[in-house]
Amino acid sequence: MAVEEFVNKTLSLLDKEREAEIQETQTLSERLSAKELEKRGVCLRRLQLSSHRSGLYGRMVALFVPEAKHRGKNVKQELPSSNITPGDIVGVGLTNSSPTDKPLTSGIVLQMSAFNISVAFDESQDILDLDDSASYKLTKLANDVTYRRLKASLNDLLKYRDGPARRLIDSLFVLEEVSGPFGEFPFKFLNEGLDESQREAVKFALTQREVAIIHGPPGTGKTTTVVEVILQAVSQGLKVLVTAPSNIAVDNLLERLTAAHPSPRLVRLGHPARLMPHLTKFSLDAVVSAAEETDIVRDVRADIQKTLTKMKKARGAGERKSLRDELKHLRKEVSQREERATSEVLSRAQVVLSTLTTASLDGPLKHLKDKTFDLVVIDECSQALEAACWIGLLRGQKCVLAGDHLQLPPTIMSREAANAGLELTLMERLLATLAEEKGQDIVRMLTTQYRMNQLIMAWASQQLYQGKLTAHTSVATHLLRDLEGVSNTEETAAPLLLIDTAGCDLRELDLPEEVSKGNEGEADVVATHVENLIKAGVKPVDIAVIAPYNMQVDLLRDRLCPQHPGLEIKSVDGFQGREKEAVVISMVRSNLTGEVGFLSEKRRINVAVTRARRHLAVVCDSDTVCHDPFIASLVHYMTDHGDVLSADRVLQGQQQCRGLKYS
Ligand SMILES: Nc1ncnc2c1ncn2[C@@H]1O[C@H](COP(=O)(O)OP(=O)(O)OP(=O)(O)O)[C@@H](O)[C@H]1O
Repeated sequence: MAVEEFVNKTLSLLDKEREAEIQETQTLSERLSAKELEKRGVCLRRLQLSSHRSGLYGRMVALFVPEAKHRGKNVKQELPSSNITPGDIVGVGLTNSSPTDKPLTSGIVLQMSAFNISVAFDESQDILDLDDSASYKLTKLANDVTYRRLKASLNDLLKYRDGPARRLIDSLFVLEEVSGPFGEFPFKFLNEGLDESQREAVKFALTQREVAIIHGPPGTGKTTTVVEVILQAVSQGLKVLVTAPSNIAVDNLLERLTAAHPSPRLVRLGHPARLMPHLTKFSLDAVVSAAEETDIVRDVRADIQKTLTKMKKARGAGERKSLRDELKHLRKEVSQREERATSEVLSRAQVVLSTLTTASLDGPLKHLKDKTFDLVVIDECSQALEAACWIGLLRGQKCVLAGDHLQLPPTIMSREAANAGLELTLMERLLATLAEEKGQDIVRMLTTQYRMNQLIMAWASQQLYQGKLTAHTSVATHLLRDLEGVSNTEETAAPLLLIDTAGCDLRELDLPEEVSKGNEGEADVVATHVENLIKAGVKPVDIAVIAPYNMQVDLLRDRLCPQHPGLEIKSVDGFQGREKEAVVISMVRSNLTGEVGFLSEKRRINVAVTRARRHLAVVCDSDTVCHDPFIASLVHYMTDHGDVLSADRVLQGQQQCRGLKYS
């Protein structure tokens, strides 16, 4: 596909996606009262400003608590539960203001406890304009920065002429053939424990000239391999940009790179509030404030703090104005010194880590002199929009893309945009065009997995990975009963257990199509099985319960969470990239028409099944779910290779009934 065609199509699909998101969030917040929004978890009302401090590398941080009049004397009042989390952008407004009023200011949530919420503001003035005695609300805002950056990078791609990324662009749009590898390297692996497929992937990635894809099926050590690629590149003197679509994936790589010996000179871009707390010391802000003329800046910051305090007490308008001017001057001085230091830190770094969107040139990379890297790594590439990948790719001459296109794709709200092509990731596109159509050698797959018992692995391997996966000996036969403190029972000795509700009259709730789905009877069966595992000594934190519908998640939480707070019950999207010793999947659907709904998405089932290390239990109505051929293959596989129980038996006190076969 030509660049122009791709850019134009993607720009229009992004508009559709943006519209869908605005429909969902912004119009919601304009139409609903703050009270309604609070109920939906996107607003906190009746807060007061408890304190503010200069922190987080020059920003102002304000602490909000529930209003005094809503607290009893000396009683700490809890905040209502909400979906607001650190890293979210929140608007600050008066509690009584109308939903259509613009917020007074906005900031980024730094921390949340049960009793307070702290918000970081870039402009200290914003906090000074807030009043200690007023009643405030914080409302989660739709974030349009990502869209602006995606569009800007697509336009940059369209305008790109002759620069370091030219060959990369031509190769990835199939305008030029990918060059062959540039010879053998006398590799000495830094991590000597790498297996054969990992070593091959590292060599391949380092010797390709434009693009290498590392295909990492579940548990195959993709991150371990990518870390070796980065460290080897650094030891060859290359400057590397390491990116991923999410902060958590970038932090994961950062953690592993900082544990390496010797660790490269690295810096992490991104707002410190969005980083894992123990990693903020690697953030650009932290490195800059340690690197520059620290003492001078510290003195200027102390002056800023003093001026702020004076401003609080100032009465006359004249005094306030002169203090404001002074503050402006002091902040300018800090920012000029910091800009110089930023440029210095970025040019010295061997590895710069960033989410894809923060690698945009309106972010800190604008301070890097030639704005170019020798190598751009995109981890979890199969979860990123292609447009986002181009933000990183335009900064490099060569790329290594790692991911698994057979796990979940990026979340897209507009079905229309997703179906029209927005869901097609760069990794999938390159595998289809360069690898399959043109037969170019651009991919290496990792084939030894370090997570699943081989019986859990084999179904996914056969169905999706051409039967190429093998289980490492350290995990091939491991079972729950081998864990310390776990006794040997029928459940803990079984790597695969199918609990069938067929014929047990445990039907899904009869609800209109657009409403979420639930199944009370199946929830009871799942709860009984989970209780059995816990009674046998399996720790609740080692168990995941996965259900495809929010309503079922709620039904299961009601039954299990009060007694077992460590237990995680979520939709499959919440478990991507993670693993648990035991996984129990509740398939929910049980109806006479054989409808399976969005269970039929292969990648979703793949992710759910491959989270399990030692035990996989699937609870389903085989009569219904086997209407889908892919799920039928799972049910048949589990019937042939695992234990099968009827749901009635589980509910009655669990007499194992082996050998129940399906036609
Ligand atoms: N060569 C190896 N030898 C022994 N253990 C390994 C090896 N490679 C990876 N592992 C182990 O396998 C586990 C998964 O590794 P890693 O985090 O690199 O995988 P991943 O593929 O990124 O995971 P995910 O499937 O979640 O994307 C880790 O516990 C890691 O220590």
